[in-house]
Amino acid sequence: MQRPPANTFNLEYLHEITNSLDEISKQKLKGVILTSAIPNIFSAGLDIKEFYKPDLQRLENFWSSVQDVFIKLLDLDFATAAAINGHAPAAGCVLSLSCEYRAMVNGNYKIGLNEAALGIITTPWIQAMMYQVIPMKHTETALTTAKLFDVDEALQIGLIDEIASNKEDAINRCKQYIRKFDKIPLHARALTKQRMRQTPIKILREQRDEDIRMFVDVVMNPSVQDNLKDYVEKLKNKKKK
Ligand SMILES: CCCCC/C=C\C/C=C\C/C=C/C(=O)SCCNC(=O)CCNC(=O)[C@H](O)C(C)(C)COP(=O)(O)OP(=O)(O)OC[C@H]1O[C@@H](n2cnc3c(N)ncnc32)[C@H](O)[C@@H]1OP(=O)(O)O
Repeated sequence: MQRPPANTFNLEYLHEITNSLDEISKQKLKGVILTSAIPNIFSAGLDIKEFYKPDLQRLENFWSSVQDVFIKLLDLDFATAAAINGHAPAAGCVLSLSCEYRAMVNGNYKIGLNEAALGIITTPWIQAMMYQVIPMKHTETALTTAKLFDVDEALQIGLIDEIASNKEDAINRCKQYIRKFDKIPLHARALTKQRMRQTPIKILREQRDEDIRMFVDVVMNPSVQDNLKDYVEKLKNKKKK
């Protein structure tokens, strides 16, 4: 990913990712590694500008595009791994959860689902993605407290699989993970993976319209917009301090 300054997902970038995923799906790949070309930030999640004082039509398109990306990612036949070379809050974390394996570079980085701190909530399919990786009890506490884990905590709780010394090491560990499937028939691997992930995939496929409606309702709530205003200000003012 290379969308400076923070690899945030806006509508156009989501379309680019969808097109790339469509393109790679046609190829006979062994696996895919997601990583960032931006030092210290894997992805800062959804672009907050998309849902602060939004245009309604664009907001609906935006969430529908978020759904497209995650349906495609969760469903990829081949192995997926994330070399998390920096912060991965919110949708940055969700992106890594869509992969089967996560190696995170050691450093002063945070990963987790902090949506509640913005006054928004995680959708059921995102919750399912989290509790398929870490236990339900930890998921509940992490989501309700908007917990961002440091690298050691993330390993301890199972949110990441390994700690890497740098980006190259993280990518190598991802490659090693992908090589594990060299002798496994692709069809069996893909079907097993899709069955294991059927909870979020099913919610995403069967409740798309309802999910968009809930997203729009939550985002357009005046108190949520107030929270987002404060959050955007806080982000802007960080540099001035
Ligand atoms: C069932 C009901 C349905 C309801 C559904 C509702 C919602 C959906 C739920 C979940 C989906 C996911 C939601 C999200 O992803 S929301 C986004 C959350 N992201 C964050 O909170 C991260 C915010 N950013 C940071 O904390 C930091 O930037 C960082 C990642 C820790 C990096 O810190 P660093 O100091 O290295 O950089 P800066 O802070 O200076 O940032 C650089 C630059 O990027 C801009 N920026 C950062 N994050 C965002 C963002 N998410 N959106 C837009 N812009 C962002 C920041 O302002 C700086 O910009 P500048 O112009 O000043 O350079």
